[in-house]
Amino acid sequence: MERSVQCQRTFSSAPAASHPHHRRRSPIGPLALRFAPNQQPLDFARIATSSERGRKGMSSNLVFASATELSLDQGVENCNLPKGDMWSVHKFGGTCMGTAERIQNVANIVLGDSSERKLVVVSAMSKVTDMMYNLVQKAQARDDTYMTDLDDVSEKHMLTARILLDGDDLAGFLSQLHADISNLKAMLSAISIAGHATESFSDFVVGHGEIWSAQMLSYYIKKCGRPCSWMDTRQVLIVNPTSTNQVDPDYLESEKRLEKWFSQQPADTIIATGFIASTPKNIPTTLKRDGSDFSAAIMGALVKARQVTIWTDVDGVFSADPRKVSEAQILKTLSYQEAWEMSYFGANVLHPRTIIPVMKYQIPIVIRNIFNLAAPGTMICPEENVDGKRLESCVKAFATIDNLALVNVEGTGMAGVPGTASAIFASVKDVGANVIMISQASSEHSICFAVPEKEVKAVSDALESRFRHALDAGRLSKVEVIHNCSILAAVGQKMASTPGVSATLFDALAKANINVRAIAQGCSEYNITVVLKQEDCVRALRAAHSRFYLSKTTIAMGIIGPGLIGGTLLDQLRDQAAVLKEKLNIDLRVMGITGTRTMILSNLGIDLTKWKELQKEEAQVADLEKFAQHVHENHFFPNTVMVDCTADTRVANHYFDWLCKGIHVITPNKKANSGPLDRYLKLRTQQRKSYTHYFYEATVGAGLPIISTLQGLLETGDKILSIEGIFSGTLSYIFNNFKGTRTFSDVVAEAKEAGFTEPDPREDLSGTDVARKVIILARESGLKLELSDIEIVNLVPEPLRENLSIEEFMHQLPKFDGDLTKERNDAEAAGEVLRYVGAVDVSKEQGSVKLRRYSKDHPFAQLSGSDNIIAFTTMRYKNQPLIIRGPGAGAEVTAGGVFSDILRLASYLGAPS
Ligand SMILES: NC(=O)C1=CN([C@@H]2O[C@H](COP(=O)(O)OP(=O)(O)OC[C@H]3O[C@@H](n4cnc5c(N)ncnc54)[C@H](O)[C@@H]3O)[C@@H](O)[C@H]2O)C=CC1
Ligand SMILES: N[C@@H](CC=O)C(=O)O
Ligand code: NA
Repeated sequence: MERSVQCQRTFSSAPAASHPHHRRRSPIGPLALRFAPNQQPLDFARIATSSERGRKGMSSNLVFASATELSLDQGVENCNLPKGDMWSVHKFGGTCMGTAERIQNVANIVLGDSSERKLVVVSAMSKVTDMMYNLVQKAQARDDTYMTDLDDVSEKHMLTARILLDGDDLAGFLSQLHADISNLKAMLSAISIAGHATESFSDFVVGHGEIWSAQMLSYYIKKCGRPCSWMDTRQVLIVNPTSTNQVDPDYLESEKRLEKWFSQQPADTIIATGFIASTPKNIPTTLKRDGSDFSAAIMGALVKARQVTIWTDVDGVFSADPRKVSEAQILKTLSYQEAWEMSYFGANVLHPRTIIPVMKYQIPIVIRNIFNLAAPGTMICPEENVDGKRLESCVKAFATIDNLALVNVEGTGMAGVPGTASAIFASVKDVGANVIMISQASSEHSICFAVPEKEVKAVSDALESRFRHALDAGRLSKVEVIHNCSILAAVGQKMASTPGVSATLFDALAKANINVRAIAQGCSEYNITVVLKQEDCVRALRAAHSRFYLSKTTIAMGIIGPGLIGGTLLDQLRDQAAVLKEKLNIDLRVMGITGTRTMILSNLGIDLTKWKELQKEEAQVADLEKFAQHVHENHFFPNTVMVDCTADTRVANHYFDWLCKGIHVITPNKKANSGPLDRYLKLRTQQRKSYTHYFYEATVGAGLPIISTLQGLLETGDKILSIEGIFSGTLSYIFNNFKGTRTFSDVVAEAKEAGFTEPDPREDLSGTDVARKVIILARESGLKLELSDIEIVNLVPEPLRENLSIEEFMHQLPKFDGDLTKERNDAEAAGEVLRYVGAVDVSKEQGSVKLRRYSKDHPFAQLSGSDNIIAFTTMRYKNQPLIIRGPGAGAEVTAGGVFSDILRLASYLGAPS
């Protein structure tokens, strides 16, 4: 009597009975102990070793438990949960029970559990439940083949039992199976005659799968030398059906029946049927979807287990759907509430109702992979035992729901009018739609909510009709539907109350160029939910996940033009990638390399130690559209950058599109910034508007920090007066070396050979390359100039300007050596040198490119090699200009400049600096 009073208190009081003493006083524990007085503690040496298994014919290619490898109390140590409670509950699903061999594996795990007492809940062998449902359907449809199907079911169990069992147990099982099958035949035949099966008829038939699998496992464990009983949970587990096709356990009645069961069948290893139960009137029923997990949780609560282990075929709960996020990680712990939120948002976690029974007693649930015993699994446990206190651990996981629509009801007449929300949601309820998320700004002018896409038409029709008057009168301005939406939910303990978490989430989304349509944050503080366009959802998931979870900036890159600069960049990336990953957590993946004719693509990142070989072996026909699509969409990384290492205007013409798509662009190619002004301005506007980055440091002075210095001066409020200098590595080299008896054409050939020239050296000699740099700097300084506005001195001999290939040009150039030799000699005679200079005069809004003479002591005359020298005269650097000097062309320095733009991007995207 006293027991039942206590029992009632336990189950009817909502708050968790968390105190350990509470558990010890629970009725089942002491009772159960009383009925199993002879039990020896399990010793690991008794678990079948591999040689024993061999003897018993238990060969397996599954991962078997062994004394050393099997730790069944995974995570408990970390969790500080009170230990020593004697019951442990396991649940093995259909896959775990799929074959005789797998049932043996399950037995090994049960035998390996050192808990004093074990209650093992099993599902039917895989596919059997479906087969049983089919039988009922066929009988109802009067399709006689149910008879042969039932024979198949019987055969499957007979074959399995013959492998597992022998002697009396085998005979007993087979005779019971035979009797059950005869009963089922009679029942199915009755169903067939009636053409209808009641729910309890159907539940009775279907539940046999669990009965047979529980019997087989129990007899097998007994055969292994352990006393073991099987439990038909229909005798014990009492549930009441609810209106929503679910059931509510009657804990009080179940507990009474459990005590009775124990009094009749003392055993400390019990194999119980999952899924099935009875109503208070002893009518067979089932626990519906995920029923066996629920059975395990209820049984865990009834016996006050110290742990419930759900065995399945995955390593645990992932931080995001691993099919969408390749870097998703298994979570070590999750609080009950977090698990709840995750399963609500569609993650493959336990059904929320499975968590409720164990939550009351703070019993941890561990999800483990039966095929990978080395994986510790995920422990779902009370909040205070959850792992980690770091900021990142505030966000545990991300989940998404697709195929939603947003409904937005807007109007000034809503503010301060009680009952508007109620009227809106009453209409939604009337059409039976399920509201997934609600958001209302406190201005009360609009309320928006998400419903499944398939329900939105009915919802919007209902709202239009319900609010017809308000809409006509203008009190409501619209009922708007936004189709093709998805929800991304970030789930985590207290994340919403930790400063900086939502900022980080939204920053990650913004940087991936993802627009957020609606936001909701429950005051439960366990999730922040955002609504986005469905097409952005996977990218959003990856961006958010990589920001919080990997704390690593992963960038997918497409390299266009693996020529001198592109090729050198690829080699530099190859040599530096590991260091970047280890030291700065920057993970750079080259997803594709394309030239003019061929391209290579990879899903995870090209092995840069052999990109040249791959170009020969695995190349496909180049297609820039396909290339961009592959790099941007066909992988798991949130950030994409196109690195254009060509000198091609056609490639530059794609930047705008790429920026619109959220693809960052980095380039040493001058064509976009020195092309038509309107295109350039459009590009810059788009780039500023989106959260994409466009970096082009190497377009002027190669790796020298020219662009970044100029931007720094402007951004900090300095005013540029003029920029003047030698901007061409090629022409610098030529005039630095065009001395004594050397000919002009010889030095040009040398500059080309050294990799200083443009792909076509006439770009350099004509002054166009310098003019492009002048334009780039002028536009950066705010001038609106076209290339044609720049005066240029062209050094290409007139007859060689048109209709000649690069080779022919180089071949014919020596014929014209005389012209420049004369100029150089004249300058030398006057104690001067020739220098090819570019200038931007900001106040006059002009740019120029000239061949000028400088005295030998002028700084411009002091240069060597391919040196550039650039002087900024500004309001702050007025008397003494700010001067940058150094090699301004060449493969290594230019590729290095492009590379440092890539790292700048990584740092903008969140990598540590
Ligand atoms: N060489 C240098 O010192 C510097 C070069 N740059 C710039 O770097 C860029 C590359 O120069 P280099 O590597 O010297 O030239 P390069 O001629 O060696 O390489 C260009 C590569 O791009 C490929 N290409 C051309 N059009 C293409 C297209 N539509 N699609 C795919 N691939 C295409 C070519 O086949 C070639 O492999 C140029 O824009 C140049 O102005 C900038 C600063 C310094
Ligand atoms: N051809 C260019 C390369 C850099 O832009 C030069 O010579 O400076
Ligand atoms: Na530069």
